Amino acid sequence: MTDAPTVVPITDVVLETRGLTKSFRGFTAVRDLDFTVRRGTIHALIGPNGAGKTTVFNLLTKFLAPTSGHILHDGVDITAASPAAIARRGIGRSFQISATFPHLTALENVRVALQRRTPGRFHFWRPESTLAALNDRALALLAEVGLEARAQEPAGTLPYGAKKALEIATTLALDPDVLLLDEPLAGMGREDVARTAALIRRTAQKENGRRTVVMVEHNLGVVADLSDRITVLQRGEILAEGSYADIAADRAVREAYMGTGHA
Ligand SMILES: Nc1ncnc2c1ncn2[C@@H]1O[C@H](COP(=O)(O)OP(=O)(O)OP(=O)(O)O)[C@@H](O)[C@H]1O
Repeated sequence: MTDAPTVVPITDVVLETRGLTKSFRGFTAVRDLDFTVRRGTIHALIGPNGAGKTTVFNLLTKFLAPTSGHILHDGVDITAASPAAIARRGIGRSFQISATFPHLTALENVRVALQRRTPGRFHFWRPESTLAALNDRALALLAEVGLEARAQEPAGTLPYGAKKALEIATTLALDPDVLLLDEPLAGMGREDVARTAALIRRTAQKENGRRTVVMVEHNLGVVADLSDRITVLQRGEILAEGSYADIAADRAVREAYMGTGHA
């Protein structure tokens, strides 16, 4: 084995797919995809309905096995890795459908996520001080997403926007290096959209700006605001890539969106 490089490479690719393809009984949802995400960026994956965005997410987090092609994290081939191994590598995902436990309080939900990250470290027989440290960390995460005052409320009774914020807090509890957000703003009112967008930006800026966010999102206003780079998918292939200005000026992108009534 060679020594780890001491300088950060100029092209610091954190996540990459090579020739990634997924077919469902003859239907190809993702076709020969070469997708590259740079460390420390907010990278949006957009495209009309059925473009293959969620399938790409499921492939990246190993909820689906590719038909062919490769996925690399930090230059390491993770195509054959399990979802648990992916999570341990620091790739965290927040789900479109709530992954919180409705009967547990917001605080308990974050605590469960924290315990999941460090299995064996926090057991019920551990001293009070260990549990107190866990509580403090959970409260700090809740404060980060603006939910401190709702710590003792059951997750199930929280308003929609607060539930989504809690989901992000539970994902952040895993301290991911790469955070995958599947439609984080879906179904939110304007106020919650603004708050969550600000939270996503803050999240990306943590860890000295080296945390990466990859998000699938239909709200193009927020995509324009937050994203360093945007990949537009259509029928499982990359239609265009670049900054929001590049994408907005792209004729093929405009046609793709107008054709489906999005944007
Ligand atoms: N398990 C599956 N079996 C068969 N076809 C599937 C499966 N999952 C996805 N597809 C198909 O693959 C295509 C891409 O779907 P996907 O959900 O990835 O698109 P999307 O871009 O996320 O769409 P949306 O914006 O509507 O969420 C669609 O035509 C879909 O019907």
